[in-house]
Amino acid sequence: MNTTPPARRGRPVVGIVGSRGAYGRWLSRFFQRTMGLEVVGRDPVGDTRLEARELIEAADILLFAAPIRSTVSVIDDYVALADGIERGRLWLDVTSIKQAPVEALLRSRADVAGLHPMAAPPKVETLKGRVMAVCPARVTSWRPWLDDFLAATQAECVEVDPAHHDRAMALVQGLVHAGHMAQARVLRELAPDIGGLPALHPLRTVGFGLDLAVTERMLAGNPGIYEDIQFDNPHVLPMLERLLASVEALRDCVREGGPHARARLRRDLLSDSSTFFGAKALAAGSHAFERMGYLMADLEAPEYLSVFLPEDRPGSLRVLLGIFERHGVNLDSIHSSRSPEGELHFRIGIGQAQARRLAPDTWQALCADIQEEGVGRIVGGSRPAGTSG
Ligand SMILES: NC(=O)c1ccc[n+]([C@@H]2O[C@H](COP(=O)([O-])OP(=O)(O)OC[C@H]3O[C@@H](n4cnc5c(N)ncnc54)[C@H](O)[C@@H]3O)[C@@H](O)[C@H]2O)c1
Ligand SMILES: O=C(O)C(=O)C[C@]1(C(=O)O)C=C[C@@H](O)C=C1
Repeated sequence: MNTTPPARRGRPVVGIVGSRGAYGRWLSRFFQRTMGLEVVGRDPVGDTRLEARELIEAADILLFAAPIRSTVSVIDDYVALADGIERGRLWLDVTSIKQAPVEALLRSRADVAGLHPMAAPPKVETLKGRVMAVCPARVTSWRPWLDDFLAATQAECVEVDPAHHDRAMALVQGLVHAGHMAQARVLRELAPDIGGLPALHPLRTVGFGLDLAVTERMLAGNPGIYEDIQFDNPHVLPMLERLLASVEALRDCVREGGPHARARLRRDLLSDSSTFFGAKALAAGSHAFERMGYLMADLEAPEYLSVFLPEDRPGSLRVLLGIFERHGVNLDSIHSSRSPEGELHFRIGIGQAQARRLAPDTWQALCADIQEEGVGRIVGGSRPAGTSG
């Protein structure tokens, strides 16, 4: 055991409570690879080399990444075990709820900041493109380190009061999750009678596609998170009462039928809300919806080639596009996209009409040139019908 007081060591050691969980593993890699720090951890499932007290002693920075439902009691146990030696160190958590965990952290004598990365651990090394709520509840000497760490995550960091965070999350997460859990149940109950989900796909709208993606993302994820956010954020229950009242009001209008009920629906569930959102937001949201529609259509179009460009340098995309030009293949769409494994690539759509017209072997020759000229690695695509390759 290293007996040097951690604060006197040059590079802080990071301790992760819940080191084998989804965020624990992602953060361990992040601290080691991106920040070059030593990481120690503890997790009842698979990381028990250090006892809790030993972890506390070893870590200059202790980060709690335990399940939401047990975080407060885990922090309280660590505060009791630390018994004051945490003074001068930094304790963090990444719980999706902030008030109770931050209050528990503040019962220690450490510097304290609550964090909430507002996305599942990504497949890539940073949180670029994601929001992270930051509650710097008691940060003194660790401020420069915390700022460097937050900058290294590349997240869009937003400082927020823990209580405000939880009220906002009842709407940002609780409402969205509740709506989609309810949608999933209704689909499960009603869709089988008309051929199941596959029968709905050909008849999809943009809105259905977007909602289905959220629903399926949730159902594919860790159910404990969605359960705990509903049960453990105290602002969720009042939100659920409102959600239920709104759906009941809609149902009552439809059940009643007739012009009065229609007027009520239009006023109560549409026009009053339009006024609340405001014309500017509605125009922006409407445009975002249209863009998502085009994007989803492009990303689902079956005639495409996905190419990973290994040379991360200016001009490599131009070289790739030059090969398409040489073979007389016009681009219908081009997107910088990511595979399910997180690999960045360019997805080039060529459109159905052109795919039908393509001379035999053109596709094969184009693919061969991309590989043979070392321009890029083809990571996906579908050969247009009638061509070879
Ligand atoms: N996964 C996400 O989408 C996501 C996003 C943002 C924030 N978070 C937050 O991150 C935290 C962890 O979430 P996760 O997705 O990694 O969950 P997870 O269930 O994958 O991991 C939690 C880990 O904590 C361990 N654990 C339980 N009790 C422990 C204890 N007493 N001591 C040490 N370890 C203990 C578990 O064995 C598990 O490995 C949660 O608070 C969650 O709200 C998760
Ligand atoms: O799956 C994702 O990427 C998520 O965004 C997960 C999600 C969410 O759905 O709200 C779930 C819990 C976390 O607190 C943050 C985000």
